[in-house]
Amino acid sequence: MTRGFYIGRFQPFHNGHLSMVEQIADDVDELVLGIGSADDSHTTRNPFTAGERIMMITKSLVDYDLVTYAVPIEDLERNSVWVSHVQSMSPDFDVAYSNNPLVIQLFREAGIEVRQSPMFNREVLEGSEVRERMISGGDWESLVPEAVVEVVEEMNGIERLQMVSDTDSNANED
Ligand SMILES: Nc1ncnc2c1ncn2[C@@H]1O[C@H](COP(=O)(O)OP(=O)(O)OP(=O)(O)O)[C@@H](O)[C@H]1O
Ligand SMILES: NC(=O)c1ccc[n+]([C@@H]2O[C@H](COP(=O)(O)O)[C@@H](O)[C@H]2O)c1
Repeated sequence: MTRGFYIGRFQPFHNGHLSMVEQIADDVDELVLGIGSADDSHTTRNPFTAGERIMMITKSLVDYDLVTYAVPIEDLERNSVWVSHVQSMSPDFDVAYSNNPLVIQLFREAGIEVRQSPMFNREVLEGSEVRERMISGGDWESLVPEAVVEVVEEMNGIERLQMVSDTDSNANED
């Protein structure tokens, strides 16, 4: 039995993340999805709470033949103890998946195997692109699973993101 660990901020969970999960599913029996920066929300970079991101992921993966666990992971001031912190919050795992250079380095230094994946359609499948389209009224719905559209609508997520992005840009001008 192999259990994998895939960490991301998932702001929001998009079709690039979904493709990565589909690829990981060929390798593992179970997958932990670490919700990174779990303590952050209501900002332009991190608009959605950990609970909202858990809903997006759980509902997007409900029809997949894979046991998944979504676990919130708060950020820490010290990178040197971050892997221990992750391990303290997550079910045990055998291999970590990430394309983030710092995450890869920290896991490898701790002796944990890390596998990377290709980037899927990265020109548009990027959290910042999805959030920009949400703010500007563009087509973000085609970049995320249908379940994410429903969750964002349920929480009035577009209105929230537009409001916090206004607040963030006004603060930057002060
Ligand atoms: N299109 C994609 N294809 C494959 N992996 C991806 C893709 N987009 C993100 N990832 C990977 O998924 C993990 C989590 O990514 P993250 O939640 O930061 O999304 P992001 O799209 O990079 O968002 P942001 O633009 O907000 O930083 C990272 O390892 C990232 O490299
Ligand atoms: N010291 C720390 O708290 C620390 C170190 C490395 C990664 N992380 C987190 O791991 C997540 C990595 O996800 P992304 O690949 O989506 O950036 C982020 O939430 C990031 O903040 C935190």
